[in-house]
Amino acid sequence: MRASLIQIAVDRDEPVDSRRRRAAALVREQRGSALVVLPELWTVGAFAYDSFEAEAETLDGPTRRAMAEAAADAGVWLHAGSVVERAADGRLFNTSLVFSPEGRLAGVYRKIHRFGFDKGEAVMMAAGEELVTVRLPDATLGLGTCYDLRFPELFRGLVDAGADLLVVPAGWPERRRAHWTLLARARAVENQAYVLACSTAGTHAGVEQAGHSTVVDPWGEVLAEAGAGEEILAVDLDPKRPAESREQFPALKDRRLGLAPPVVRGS
Ligand SMILES: O=C(O)CCC(=O)C(=O)O
Repeated sequence: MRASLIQIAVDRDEPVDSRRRRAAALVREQRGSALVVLPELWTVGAFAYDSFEAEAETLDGPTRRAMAEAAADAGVWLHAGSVVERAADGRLFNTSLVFSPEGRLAGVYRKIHRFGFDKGEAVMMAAGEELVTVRLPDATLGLGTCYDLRFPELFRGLVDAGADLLVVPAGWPERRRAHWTLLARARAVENQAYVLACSTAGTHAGVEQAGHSTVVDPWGEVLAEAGAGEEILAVDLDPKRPAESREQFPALKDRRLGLAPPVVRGS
C-alpha cells in the first residue's frame, strides 16, 4: 500500500488559487498510490490568521471541488489536509477532508485542539467535538491535525475506534521541529500504529515551516523523512504490520482502565 505525502510550500507570495491548482496537479501525479496526504491549511497557511476570514469556505467550496476531482482523476484515497471551513452558523473550523477514489467526501474532521493559546486559531476558530476514523479497504485512518499531536488521549481514542493508520496534516513551525519528530514517533510506538505526519514547507506570516514530513511504522521506526522544502514523500506500507505488532508485543492489552482516583496523602 503506497502512501504519498505532498509537503507543499505555502509561501505567501503565491495566490491561493494558484496553490490550489498546483496541489490538484500534484495529487493527479500520484496515480498508483493507495493514499495521498496534503498538510494542514495549505491553501492559506496555518499562521496567516489575517486571511482566515477572507479565505474561509463552505464544505462545498473551491477546495472541496478541486480535491474531489483530483482524487477521482488519480483514483486514490485523498486526505486533502484541512481548510478554513465556514459552517452554516457562521463559525470557522479547521476542517480536514478525506475523499474516496471516486471523489466522494468520505470523512470530515474538525480539529479538536486549537493552537495559539490566547490568539490566532484558538480565538478565531471553534473547536471540533468528534473523533473521526475513515475505513479504507486495507486500513482504518484515524484523523488528527497539527497541535492535536500533543494530546495522546485523542489518538488512543482513535485506536480504540479501530484506527491503525494515524494521519496528521500540520503546518508545524521550524522552531519546534524536534517536538514534531519526537511526538510522531511517540504516537506510533504507544499505539502500535503507522503515523503519517505531513507538514507544509516554506514561510508565511513570518513563520518558517518545519517541512520534514515523516512516516513512522508501528514499532516507532522512521521509514522516511522529507527535507525542508517542497517534496513528495512516497512510502510503501504493509497494512498487516499494526496487527502483527500488536500481537507480537501485546502492550495495548495491558492497559489498566477504570482505576480508582489518586489517593492524596499529607496535608
Ligand atoms: O504544537 C505546536 O508546536 C505547533 C502547533 C501548530 O502550529 C498548529 O496546530 O497549527
